[in-house]
Amino acid sequence: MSHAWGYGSNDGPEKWAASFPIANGARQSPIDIVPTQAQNDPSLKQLKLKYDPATAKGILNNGHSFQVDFTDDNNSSTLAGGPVTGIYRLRQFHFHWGSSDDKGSEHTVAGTKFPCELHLVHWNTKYPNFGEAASKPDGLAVVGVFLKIGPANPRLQKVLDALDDIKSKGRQTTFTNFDPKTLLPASLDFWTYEGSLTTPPLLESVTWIVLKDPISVSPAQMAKFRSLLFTSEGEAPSCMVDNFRPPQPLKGRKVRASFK
Ligand SMILES: NS(=O)(=O)c1ccc(C(=O)N2CCCN(Cc3ccccc3)CC2)cc1
Ligand SMILES: [Zn+2]
Repeated sequence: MSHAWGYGSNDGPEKWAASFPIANGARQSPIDIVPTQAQNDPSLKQLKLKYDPATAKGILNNGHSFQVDFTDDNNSSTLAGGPVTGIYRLRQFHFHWGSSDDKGSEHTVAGTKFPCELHLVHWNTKYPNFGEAASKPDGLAVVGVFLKIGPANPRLQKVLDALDDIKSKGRQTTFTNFDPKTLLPASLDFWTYEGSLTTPPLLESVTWIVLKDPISVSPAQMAKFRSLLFTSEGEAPSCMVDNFRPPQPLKGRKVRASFK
C-alpha cells in the first residue's frame, strides 16, 4: 500500500486515515488549546533543556518540512523535568507554516492560528533508539513553540540562510554549531497533554509540551520558509506551504498548565 502522503487536496490530512487508521485515534495531535480549560498542575516540574551546539549535524528538506538533525548517540542534548519522567534526547527540530500569515501553526490557542510553529523532537532514553521510542506511549516528547509576526528574529537567521542549499526535496547540507535554545522564548511556561505525531505514521507516542509565549518572525523571514519546495529537482515545482495538520478532537483528554 503506498504510504505517499502530503498536504494537498488528494493526499492531505483528510485522506490520511485511509493509510493510517490511527488518524481517528483517541490521542491525536495537534489540538486547539483553550487556556481557560487548562488546569494549573503544581506538581509539574520546571522544564530542563540542555542543548550542546556541537550536536547539530545537518539540515534536510524531507519533502514535508525541513529538519535540523542532531547526533543522539549520547546525552549531550536532552530534555528532562516538566511533565516527563527520565531523560529524553534531542533528535531534530522542524517547522510547520502557512501560505499566508493568518495560518500555519498546528496547535491553536482558543482558535488563534499562528503563521508558523517550531517542533523540537526528543525520544525517551529508556528505549534503545528513536524508532523504538516512536512506537511507545511515553516514547517521545515534542516542545512546540509558536512564531508570531513581528520584528525580524536574528536567531532564526542561520537556519533561514541555509534554506537556499536545500530548496528541493531530498537536498541536505551540513549544519553545525547551533544551539536550539536560542530559538526559545524567555519564559518556559507551557501547556502539556498526551498526543501523537502530527504527520504519518501519526503514532500516539508524544507528550506534547507547548510553550505559552511565542517568538517573533518577520514577514520577510516567513517568505524564506515559503521559498522551499515540496518537490524534487526535475519535478514540476510545488511551493512548500500549508504543511500543517488541523486541530484534532480532544476525546476527553485534559490539558495541564505549568503556570497560573
Ligand atoms: N510534527 S511532529 O509530530 O513533531 C513529528 C515528529 C517526528 C517526525 C519524524 O521524525 N518522522 C520521520 C520518521 C520517523 N517516523 C516514526 C517512525 C516510523 C516508522 C519506523 C520508525 C519510526 C516519524 C515521522 C515527524 C513528525
Ligand atoms: Zn512537527
